[in-house]
Amino acid sequence: MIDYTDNNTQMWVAVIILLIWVCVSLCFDSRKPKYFPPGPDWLPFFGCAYTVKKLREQNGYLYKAVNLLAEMHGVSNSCLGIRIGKDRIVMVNSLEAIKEMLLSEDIDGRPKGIFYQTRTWGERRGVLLTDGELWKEQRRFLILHLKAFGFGRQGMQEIARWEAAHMVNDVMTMASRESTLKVVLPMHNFFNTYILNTLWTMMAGIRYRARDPQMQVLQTLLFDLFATVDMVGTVFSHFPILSIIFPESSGYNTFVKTHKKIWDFLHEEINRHKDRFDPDNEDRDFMDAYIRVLKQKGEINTYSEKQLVAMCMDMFMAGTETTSKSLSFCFSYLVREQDVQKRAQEEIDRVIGERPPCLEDRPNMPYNDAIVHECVRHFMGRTFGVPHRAIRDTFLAGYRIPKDTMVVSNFSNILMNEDYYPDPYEFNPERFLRNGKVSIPDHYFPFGLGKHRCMGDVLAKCNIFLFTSTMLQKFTFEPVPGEELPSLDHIDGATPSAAPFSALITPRPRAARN
Ligand code: HEM
Repeated sequence: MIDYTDNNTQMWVAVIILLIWVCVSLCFDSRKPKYFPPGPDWLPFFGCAYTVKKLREQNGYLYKAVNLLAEMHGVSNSCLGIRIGKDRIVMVNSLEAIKEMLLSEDIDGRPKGIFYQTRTWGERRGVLLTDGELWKEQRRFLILHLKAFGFGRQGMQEIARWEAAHMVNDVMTMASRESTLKVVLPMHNFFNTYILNTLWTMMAGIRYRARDPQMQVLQTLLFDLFATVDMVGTVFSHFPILSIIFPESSGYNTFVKTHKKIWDFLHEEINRHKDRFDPDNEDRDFMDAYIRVLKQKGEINTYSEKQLVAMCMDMFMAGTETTSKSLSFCFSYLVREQDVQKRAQEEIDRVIGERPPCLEDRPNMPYNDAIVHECVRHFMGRTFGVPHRAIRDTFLAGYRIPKDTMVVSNFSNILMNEDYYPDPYEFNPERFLRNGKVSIPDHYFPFGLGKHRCMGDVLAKCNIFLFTSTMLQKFTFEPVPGEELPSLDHIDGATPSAAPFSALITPRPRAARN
């Protein structure tokens, strides 16, 4: 008989119980929920992080790794189930399943956790990564009040045309300093500030110079941040313990520092607005409209100053990165594909001649309009949608999706799918033309569907159309002599961006434009 009063024996019993508990927990930890979508095996604690990492290293990009895994498990036409660290993720691959997911009320939450909340002081704030009452009330307020400053209306195109004119003027000034009147410019981040201005004029009543030093620092920080994280998170969010034990090497400190700089920048602007706020004056921008609510009613319901900062940050990120990166993909292809560029210019010259392009020209310029859809396809075709979260246990494409699973639309499997877009990696605006008119197929919805559908699609398309047509009206973009053509590879990250490239920009002679 064991003598339990013996200290030594007690210690051994405790150790054995602990070991059994650890083994059972590890066993449970590697078990998949019943009827969960197929995918690679899960190891305790790590899930299939290693398999995903290895495939990503071999193939360069996360979306390629996911597509390969889906193929290996025979689920390219439905859903792939993976787990990276603590995160259970369902990658939704087929057109039908993506539509079902985006329109499902059970899957219209946004993920919770360190990655999604550290950016807003550990709380759920903003409109991009929130759900429930807060998201509903604040999204409605944002859209309603942005409209008062032009969003989705005539004012929006006036702002975009104004920015396009500034852009042309800046390039002309640089070209005029060269004896040849030709200038070589880096293009992969060329559009950032002009695009930001189109939104910031409505949000904060401000436009920045393209070379504004503060703006350049912020844009570089943002670019680097987006290149080091993925849509589904990053090392420290999959393994949150790393943010405590290795805050530097896990990227946690950089993540916080970058966000702190963006908060400081936004706080400064909000404080300037608060100082000059006069209740008897009309609101000049969205910040004024929000501050009016805070001054008159205080921090009620979902309204707070932190929420204002978070919304501005969401717009700063979602509203500028996406459009300017679509434009950088566009110009990387226009430099490569001189025929596409010539066709676009020929249409511009024929339809509008010398006057600046406007949105009313779009129906008469199907080729230039098709360029807009084609460049957004190239951008979204290399990434995933903004992650959703199952807010209750549910089913998707016949599989069981437990509550709080992250559910992600794999846009690359539709937008870069041979069946829908033959030669998908070619830049071919004609795929959006039928009988000389723009025709959008049902399988093209790069801005999402359903309640969380992008709220900036109209602004994005307006900007891309006006920026490309204005630039092509005034300039020709060619490969830089002696340099390689812009690469077809891109920089991976939360949003993909064209690999760094430059273009030789030549003002078009007036005669050529008539
Ligand atoms: C080429 C440009 C853009 C693309 C491809 C794009 C794409 C998307 C996609 C796929 C979503 C996720 C939809 C979902 O989860 O179901 C989204 C959400 C969002 N986008 Fe965009 N977007 C673009 C430009 C913009 C702009 C210019 C703005 C700002 C005015 C913006 C603001 C937002 C916001 C706030 C959300 C979150 C919506 C919500 O959850 O309610 N986006 N976008």
